[in-house]
Amino acid sequence: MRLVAEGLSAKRGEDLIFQDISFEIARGEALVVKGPNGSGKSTLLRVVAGLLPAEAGSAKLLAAAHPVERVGEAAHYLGHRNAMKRELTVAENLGFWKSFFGDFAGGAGMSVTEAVEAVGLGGIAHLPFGYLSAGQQRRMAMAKLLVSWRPVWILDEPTAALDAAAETMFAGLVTAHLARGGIALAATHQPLGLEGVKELRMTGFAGAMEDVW
Ligand SMILES: Nc1ncnc2c1ncn2[C@@H]1O[C@H](COP(=O)(O)OP(=O)(O)OP(=O)(O)O)[C@@H](O)[C@H]1O
Repeated sequence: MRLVAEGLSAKRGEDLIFQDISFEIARGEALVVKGPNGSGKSTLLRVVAGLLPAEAGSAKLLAAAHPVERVGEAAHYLGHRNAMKRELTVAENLGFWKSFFGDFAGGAGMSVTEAVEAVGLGGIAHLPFGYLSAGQQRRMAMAKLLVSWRPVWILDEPTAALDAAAETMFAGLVTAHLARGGIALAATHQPLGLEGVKELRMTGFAGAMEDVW
């Protein structure tokens, strides 16, 4: 299985944010997207996830047994927001996502109990999500990645505002995901603590425009 992006370009409004970006991530590999604020990291991730249209190019998951045209069908997208209802308990939120996503072919997600334990918060799944601290809420958003199996994890600043222990915990989750044959595409300013990852450096609006003018 490989995630292959070819010649991707994207606009926000009338502005070309990046152009002609190509990369390939094999199973068991992670690609970390780096670059200054506004250079288009989030835009690139949203295009790959299928949440924004590409101006040109394509992103596909090439899998021998299950070819997937739309990467989003095989991906978890963890954006800046946690995508949890504050009024529902943690268990209700995660239970909803588990049944909504289901498992992609070739794997099985954890139970809600296992997932909250994996993010170090066993015992508070009965609380409304809104009662949790900001860091606990982010950890529970990470548990969402675990309750259903999706081979591709698309992660936008996953560890922003987390303490060092949570960063280490998350590095462990990503490492385990890669060891299961998963793929990770992450935009981050902070080191994710992963060994031997590939990097893609975005040069930003000016860099993209240089080629155009
Ligand atoms: N809805 C929008 N309409 C127009 N321009 C937008 C829109 N959303 C983002 N942009 C612009 O697109 C550019 C890229 O933004 P993006 O969020 O992808 O950058 P980023 O590299 O993820 O930044 P950061 O490191 O600050 O999170 C920025 O110049 C931003 O102002």
